[in-house]
Formats: sequence, C-alpha cells, structure tokens
Amino acid sequence: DPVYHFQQYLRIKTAHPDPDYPTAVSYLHELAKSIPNLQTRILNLHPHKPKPLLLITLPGSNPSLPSLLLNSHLDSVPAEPSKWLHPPFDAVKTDDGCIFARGAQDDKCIAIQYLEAIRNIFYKHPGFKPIRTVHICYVPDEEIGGLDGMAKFVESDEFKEMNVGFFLDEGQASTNDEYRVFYADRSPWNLVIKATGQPGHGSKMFDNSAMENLMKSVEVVSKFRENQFDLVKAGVARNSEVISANPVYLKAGIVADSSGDGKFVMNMQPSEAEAGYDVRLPPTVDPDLLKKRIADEWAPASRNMSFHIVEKGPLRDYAGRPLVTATNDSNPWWTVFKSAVEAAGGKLSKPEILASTTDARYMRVRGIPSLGFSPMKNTPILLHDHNEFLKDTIFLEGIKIYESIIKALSSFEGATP
Ligand SMILES: CSCC[C@H](NC=O)C(=O)O
Ligand SMILES: [Zn+2]
Ligand SMILES: [Zn+2]
Repeated sequence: DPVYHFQQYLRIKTAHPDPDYPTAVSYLHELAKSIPNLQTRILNLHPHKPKPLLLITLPGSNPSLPSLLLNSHLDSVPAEPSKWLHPPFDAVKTDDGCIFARGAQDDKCIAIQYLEAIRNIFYKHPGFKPIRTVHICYVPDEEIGGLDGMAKFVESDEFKEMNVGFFLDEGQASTNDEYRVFYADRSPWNLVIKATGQPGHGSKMFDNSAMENLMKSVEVVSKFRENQFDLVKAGVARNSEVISANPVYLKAGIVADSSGDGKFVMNMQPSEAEAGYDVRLPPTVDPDLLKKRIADEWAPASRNMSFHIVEKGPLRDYAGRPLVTATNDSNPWWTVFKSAVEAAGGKLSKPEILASTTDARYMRVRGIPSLGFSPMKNTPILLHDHNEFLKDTIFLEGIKIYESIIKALSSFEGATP
C-alpha cells in the first residue's frame, strides 16, 4: 500500500542536524527491489561520513538518448515536537486521511510517488518498454546546501555517464485545484554587514559608535525590504520575483563572563557590531547592481561599515545565461511534461520562480532543463512549518500524475536540444 510506504518512510528520522541516511537509503532500496525492472546503486559521496546516495535506474531501449532524472532529497529540516499536534516522526494519519510528519511535503512524498508510479506502470502494462532511460536519485544534504550531496554527485563519473537530458525536482503545494510548476529558483546569498566605531562609557553620548553605525544600516536594509515587499503586497510581483533581504541574526556587545548565560556588560558601548541577512535574488537580477547598492548604501565605508557575501548558488550557467528553464514549445521536454500532466486530468498553473532554492541549480548551471514539481493540490503550504501534512487522497493522485509523466517522457523519441 503506497500510503503505508509513505508513512514508513516518514518515520525514518532524516531531519538535521543528525539525519539517518543509511536507514532511509536501505528502506528505499528495499522498496525499489519490490518493483520490476529497476536497477539500484548506492554511491558514497563522502569518504568518511555516512552520506549515501541511492540511484535507481529503469533502462530504456535506446540508451543513446538523453535520460530523464527524477530527484528527491533524503533530508529534512528539524521539527519542534512540542509545537506539533502529532509527533513529527510518527506519521499519524487522522480520520480524514491527513498524514502529519516532517517531510510529508518537503519532500518525502515525491520519493515514494516516483517508485509507486513505476510499480503501477508495470502492473497495468507488464510489457511497457521505456525508450529513454529513467533514473531516480535520492540525495543527502539538500537542506544544508548540497555540498556533500548533489554538488558531489554531478561531478561523479556515474552522473556523467547518465547523459541527463531533463531533470525533475521538488516543487511546492498549491492551495487550489491547479498544480504549481517552477522553472527557476532564486539564488541565495549569505550577507554579513559589519560596523566598527568609537567605543566608550555606557553613559556617554557620542557619534559614530559601532551600534549606531550598524543600526543605521539595518534601517536602510529594512526600507529596501519594505519597498520590495510592497510590490508583492500591491500584486505587482510575486514573492519569488523580488529580492528578499531578511535579517537572521544580530551580534554585538561585550560578554560579561564565560558562564555562557548570555549576560552582557551593560556600561560599555562596543567597538564592533554585525548583522546577518538571508538574501535571495531572482534569476534575472543583475548581481553587480545589488553589490553596488550594498557597498554604497547598506554598508558604506564612510560609516565604518564593511560587508561579506557568500554566494550559495550561481546566477548564471556556464554560458552566462540566467538559470531558467524554458516553459514554451522551444523546450520539447516542457511540452511533453505539460501534456502528460493534462492527460492524467491535472491542470498546471502559470510556471513560477521558486522563492527558495533547491538542488535543481546544480543541473541548470550545466544547461540541463529542470522543473520543480510536487503534485500537491488543495493543500496548505507547510514546508519547514509546524504540522506539515499531506492528505492521502492527494498523495495517491500524485502517483497517477507521475505515471503519466514517466510514461510520456520515457516514450518521447523526439529531438531534444
Ligand atoms: C544555500 S542552499 C539552501 C537550500 C535551502 N533549500 C530548502 O529550503 C534553502 O534555504 O532554500
Ligand atoms: Zn525540499
Ligand atoms: Zn526544505
């Protein structure tokens, strides 16, 4: 029973900071072995740490054609059990069919749906023969940037030999009857702005303290954020189409003692202060313009400010193009994908940019067309939230959608760029 398999998989604790990858991989491995025609491989992406990747292959009759790769990350973000209605790793199913668990939407649903879809294809059509090879990969560490996951996998000989032509990755739930599909991710920057300034007695009023310098910048960034957010609130742009700059930490002050109880010296004005921001850039933004704005307005040297950006993902591919996948007839994969969703009775809403970031960037940067898609309709968007759940009927409908997608894409013989 697919729903039972989903629940069993959700019960394996792959939440950070201590994800149990080996148990998850062996569960999926056993599940794959119960399905006809699937070959399996386990790659160890890290020489010392347990970071396995499970690769499943359904060989096509024409291995010279570029293959289809379906992806699901094995890991989840943490959960705070005390704030949940049901324990986040019990995968409780309520009377109305809602399965509550961390990972129910992000993204353990698709992990099981891919496999159950292939099982159904062979159950309904035992003689089905795919033309293109279909691969599924289950990768570690997406939630923490994928450096020991997808980033390593795409460098491997195994990946190169797969000759991937089209990549399907996770998307997000939709709250209406149409499925959402994502043709790009925003690219993340970790931005740290630092202020230095005049130290002094806590009782003294003077200009150019580090705190004052930092707080002026915090206000400037907040104003920028407000302007971007206003575009969203006014309906001019979607959340994922503007630049977000959200403060994630503030650090300053002189620690009073080493007891670690977080007490600060109260009568000293510190000489250093810093703030951290999660910045996300839509794919068509010019990164140099934003860097200039940061240098001129957010962290001006004239106010004793400096900044440091860690780019957690590329904005352009190797040919210098923005990391976007075409969702029109110029991309035959798109055309086949869309028809397959519709043939299964599904409707797609207008393709979107994903507000967050996925492992799809490792494909798009190599020029491999990639879509984000998790078939969850009429479902509240609860990724990374408390009480993440997915309803059994929605989950099962998603399997039907993937049956259609996998059949259509693996049977597609036409030319692909
Ligand atoms: C820096 S890559 C981090 C990837 C992560 N993905 C899901 O939430 C995200 O923060 O969007
Ligand atoms: Zn995810
Ligand atoms: Zn996530």
